[in-house]
Amino acid sequence: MIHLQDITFIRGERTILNGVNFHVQKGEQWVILGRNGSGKTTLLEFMNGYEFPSSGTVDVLGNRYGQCDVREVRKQIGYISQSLIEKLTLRDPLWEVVATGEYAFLRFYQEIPEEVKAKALSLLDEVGLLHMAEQPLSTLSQGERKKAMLARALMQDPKLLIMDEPCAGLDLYEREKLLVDLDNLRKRDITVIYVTHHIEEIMPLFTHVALVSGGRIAAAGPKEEVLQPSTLSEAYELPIEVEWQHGRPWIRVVPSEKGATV
Ligand SMILES: Nc1ncnc2c1ncn2[C@@H]1O[C@H](COP(=O)(O)OP(=O)(O)OP(=O)(O)O)[C@@H](O)[C@H]1O
Repeated sequence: MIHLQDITFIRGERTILNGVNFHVQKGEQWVILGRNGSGKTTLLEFMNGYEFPSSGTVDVLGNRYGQCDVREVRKQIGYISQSLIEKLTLRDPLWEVVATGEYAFLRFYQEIPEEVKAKALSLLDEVGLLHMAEQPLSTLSQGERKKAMLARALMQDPKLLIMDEPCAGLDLYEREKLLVDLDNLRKRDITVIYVTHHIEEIMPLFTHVALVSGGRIAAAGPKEEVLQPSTLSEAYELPIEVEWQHGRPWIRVVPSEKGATV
């Protein structure tokens, strides 16, 4: 589904990524972890064709970027990021914002076909927001906006769903509700790539984890193998414990003898 091969990404004097190989096969659902500035969003931008590596190749859904029409590939990719939410028009009714996802437009300037509206309403129902369909986007809470983005991304029946910290800024309740919706994606034939800072967001849906550190993929593979305390402790430079409960990993930083955590 996705093949990033021998990727380097150099900006100015800085080598941000160096020798990155990342492969996603059909049926795998990936989480990408890594410290601030490690290059996670940059990897997502490569997958969407919004950014290009300094060297190396990017193949997505059988298309090599640089030798295909990226816009055509993007029609098969749902992308949920904060920057997208900021681009949408806050005064538009929710159902219309969701419906625009059908064509990957930010806004409609013509009449929306009835079947497109019906699909938007059905997806809003799926994420529990049907009762808000006529409300302007501006009146929704942050959590509701994230759910709306999920519904919008699903309008195109994407093969790939790429999410950049969708739970950022959500309270515990909103986060858990969104995570349940995400976990329900297993009912669809869709591959998910999910960037987060919070290991407990790794729902049972996810099968694999990649850890970006020092400009490389420090570890990648089945989640139980990568989420080892020793691997995480090295990447985050902290003594870390991991406990699995209810199919999810929970992380704890082990306090040092003096009571400090670092
Ligand atoms: N186009 C660019 N020009 C210059 N520097 C860039 C560019 N794109 C990314 N960077 C730099 O590359 C580094 C990695 O950025 P990226 O946003 O991918 O990190 P991240 O792992 O997603 O970080 P965070 O967890 O803080 O969101 C950052 O230091 C960023 O400033």
